[in-house]
Amino acid sequence: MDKLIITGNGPLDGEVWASGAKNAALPILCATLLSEGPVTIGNLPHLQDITTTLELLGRMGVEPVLGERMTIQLDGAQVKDCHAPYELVKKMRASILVLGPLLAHFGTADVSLPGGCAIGSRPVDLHLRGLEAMGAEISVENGYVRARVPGGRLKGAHVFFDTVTVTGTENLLMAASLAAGTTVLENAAREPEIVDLADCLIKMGANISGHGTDTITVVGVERLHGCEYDVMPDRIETGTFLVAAAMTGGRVRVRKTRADILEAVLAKLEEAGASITTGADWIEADMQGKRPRAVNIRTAPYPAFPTDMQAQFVALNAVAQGTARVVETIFENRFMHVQELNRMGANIALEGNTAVITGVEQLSGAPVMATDLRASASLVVAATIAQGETLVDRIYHIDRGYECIEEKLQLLGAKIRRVPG
Ligand SMILES: CC(=O)N[C@H]1[C@@H](OP(=O)(O)OP(=O)(O)OC[C@H]2O[C@@H](n3ccc(=O)[nH]c3=O)[C@H](O)[C@@H]2O)O[C@H](CO)[C@@H](O)[C@@H]1O
Ligand SMILES: C=C(OP(=O)(O)O)C(=O)O
Repeated sequence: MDKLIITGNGPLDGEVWASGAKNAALPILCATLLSEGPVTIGNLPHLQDITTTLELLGRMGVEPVLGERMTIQLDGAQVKDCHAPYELVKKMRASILVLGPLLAHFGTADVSLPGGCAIGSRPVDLHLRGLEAMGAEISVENGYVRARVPGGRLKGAHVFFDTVTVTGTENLLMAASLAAGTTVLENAAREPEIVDLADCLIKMGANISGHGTDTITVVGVERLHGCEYDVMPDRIETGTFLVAAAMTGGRVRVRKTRADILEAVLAKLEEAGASITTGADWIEADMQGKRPRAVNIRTAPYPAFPTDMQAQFVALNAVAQGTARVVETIFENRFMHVQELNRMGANIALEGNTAVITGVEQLSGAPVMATDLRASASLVVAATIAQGETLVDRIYHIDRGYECIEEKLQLLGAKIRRVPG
């Protein structure tokens, strides 16, 4: 297993670019299962999750073709096998996103249940309930979701989500695009990645309105065609580099990104003392050598503060002036970075779903374990300012979501190297 070795060396300074968003690229890749004709996708990030998805689509018969400008072409008409096996689904929960498209296009799907993961139990009951409302017959047998559509075509339905779910909204949005009649999704997620998926589906010929609000209306069409689509920039990767600037007293400009999708995060960075400037496709955080101030955080669905940035702000608070309370409301077990940060000298106490963080002046390097994607990011960023050497083990988690993490941090002046294991 690869490891990262980081020697803390003070403020990060410089420019990096944001890659395409993992959480938009994954549903968009799955949406190609709906098409009859090639969909050409650009700005795909080079990530383990993308490779896993391409392997999953390949198992179904959809062979990726490399196009110009590093694009990838996929054609849903090639599907031969509507089966998503456990050995691939277990690597990546987002594999459940093939369920809606397979059912809508082919009327059948056998998809392994993703199961729980480190950050929480993460059930998919709302995905299944929504598809049942659209006429699917679903059973769960031997760890697989076995779903069939009597008559072959899903029907439009009124779906109310009890809880705001991002991939649940995406699965239903894709399914509804090919259903007979109109579907209304209420209490839908409003994340920018949903808007990106909807925009791609619209380019494929879908009739969708209201995406980006909590009520999405989809008038089903008979078929979807190929198109060309570029994935949006990754707001979580962007936010992570900006936190790295703020934590280390440095200055980082992230290019090829968007400020409008990071409002809650930028507001918290300003509260921490960073000066934020933005342009059409860049954001800069400048801390001017100062130590950050503690900032309270409460995670919630978009447009509120994202749970995927919680761990990075716990790390920032670990070296901030003052005491902060960080409340995690989305996932029941998303504080595994706390124990590891404490091993690096942080002073963090857990009270149920709240981390109480009293900032210390200096963290110290230590061997630490990455437990999930954003926890790993928080440890890596903390290590860039810690005194001495930090060895981060199990970094396959970080490779799921951060393209070229060590190269990008090196561009900002960090002393970081990968040790193959
Ligand atoms: C690939 C992807 O886009 N992943 C993101 C997506 O995950 P994901 O879509 O899995 O997260 P959800 O939005 O579905 O989860 C929100 C909450 O709803 C619960 N729930 C969800 C579905 C369901 O059927 N039943 C149920 O109870 C979950 O356990 C969780 O407590 O949104 C999360 C919340 O912003 C992010 O952290 C993940 O990075
Ligand atoms: C939790 C995340 O991803 P996933 O839903 O793919 O596990 C994440 O991106 O932080």
